[in-house]
Amino acid sequence: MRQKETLRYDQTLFRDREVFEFTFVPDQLNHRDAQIRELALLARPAVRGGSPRSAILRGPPGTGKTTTVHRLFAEIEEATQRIVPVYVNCQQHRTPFAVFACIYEKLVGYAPPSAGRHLDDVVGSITKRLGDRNAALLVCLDDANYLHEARHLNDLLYRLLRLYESWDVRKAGVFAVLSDLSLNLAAEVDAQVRSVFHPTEVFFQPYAKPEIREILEGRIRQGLYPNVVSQANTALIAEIAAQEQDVRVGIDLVRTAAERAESDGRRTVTRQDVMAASRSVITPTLQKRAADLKEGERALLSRIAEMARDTGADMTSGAVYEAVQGYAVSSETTYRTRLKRLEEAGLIDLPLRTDRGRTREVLLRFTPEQVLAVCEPRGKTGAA
Ligand SMILES: Nc1ncnc2c1ncn2[C@@H]1O[C@H](COP(=O)(O)OP(=O)(O)OP(=O)(O)O)[C@@H](O)[C@H]1O
Repeated sequence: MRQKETLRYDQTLFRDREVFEFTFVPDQLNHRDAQIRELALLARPAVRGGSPRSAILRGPPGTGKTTTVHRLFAEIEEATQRIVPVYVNCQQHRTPFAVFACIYEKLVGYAPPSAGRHLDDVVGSITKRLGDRNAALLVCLDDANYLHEARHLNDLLYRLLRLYESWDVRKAGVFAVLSDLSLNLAAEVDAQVRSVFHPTEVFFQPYAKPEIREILEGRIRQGLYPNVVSQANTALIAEIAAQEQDVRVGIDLVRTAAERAESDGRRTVTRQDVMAASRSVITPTLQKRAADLKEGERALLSRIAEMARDTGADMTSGAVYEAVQGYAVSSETTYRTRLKRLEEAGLIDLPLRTDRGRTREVLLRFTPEQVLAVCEPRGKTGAA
C-alpha cells in the first residue's frame, strides 16, 4: 500500500485531475449560499404542486453561476421527484429542437431520433411523461445569449413556458444564465412570452481575493498531493485571478503550473511555473489592459517586452531604467510612476529580490511576443 502511494506520487502531482475540469461541482460551494437559497425558493412551489418560478442568473464569467445551478439541481434531484431539473448548455444547443432533445434525453434516457422527427412530437413525448409523473420541469439555459443571438429564444420560451396550456401538465420554470450584464432578456421577448416570463434577477458578484484564495485552497487540497503548491504561490495565483475577477483563471493557473512542474519532473510548483502559466492562460485580458494604457505607459511596456525577448534573462528595475532613459521616459520619477501603473494594471510583476537588497525584478505577466503583438512599438512618441 505504502509502495503504491509512493509510486503514484512519483508519477504525478495530481491526486485527482477531474477536480480541475470545468464540469467538476465541488461539494463545498462556499460564498454562494444566498444565491442557492434564492433559487431554491423559486423552485419550491413545484414541490407542492405549483409552478417553479423563472430566474435570470447574471454575473461576469467565473463567478460560479453554472456551478451553483449544478449544485442546486443535484440537491433537487435528491430531495424530490416532483421537479425534473434539466441543465442545457446553449452554446452547444442553440435551437429549440436541440434544447427539447436535451429535455427528452433526461426524461427518456436517450436522445430522440433527429431525422424526420418534428419538434411538436418531441414536445408531446415530453409533456406526456411529465404528466405521467405529475412533475414540473425546471430548465437551466446556460449561456442563454446564444439562443438570443440565433433568434430562437422567443420561440423556445414560448413553447417551454406555455407547455401547460396545450398539454395537461404543470408549468415549467426557466433559469437563464447570462454573463452579459447589459442584455435585458425579459424586454427582448414578445408580449405573449412576457405575459408568462417574470424572471427574478439573481446577481453573482465577482469573488474578492480572500474568497478566490479559499476556493483555490479547496481545489488544491482535493486535486493535488500535499505541499505541491506553497501558500505563497497560492496567494500569487489568487492575486492574479482576483485581478482578472475570475476564479476560473485561478483554477486554470493551478492546473497549468502543476502540469509544467510535473513535466519537468519536479514535485513542487515554483513561482516561475505560476508566471509561465499566467502568460499562457490569459490573452483577451492582455488586449483589454493594454488598450487602457496611456501612450507613455504602453511605450515602456513595449520596451520591457523587447528586452525580455532579447535577453531572455531576469531584469532588474534598474537595468530597465538604464535601457529606457530618454527613450520611453524622461525622468526616473516618470519611470517609477509608469512602472507602478503597469503593475497595477496587472501587466507586470515587481517582486523584491531578497538577495539584492531593495532591488526589484521586472517580470512580464505575458510572453514578450504577446505583449509586443498588442503594443506595437511606437519609437520615441511615448517619451515624456
Ligand atoms: N464558490 C465556489 N466554490 C468552489 N468552486 C467554485 C466556486 N465558484 C466557482 N467555482 C469554480 O470556478 C469555475 C468557474 O465557475 P462557473 O463555471 O460556475 O462560473 P460561471 O459564472 O458560470 O462562468 P461563465 O459565465 O464563464 O460560464 C468552475 O470550475 C467552478 O467549479
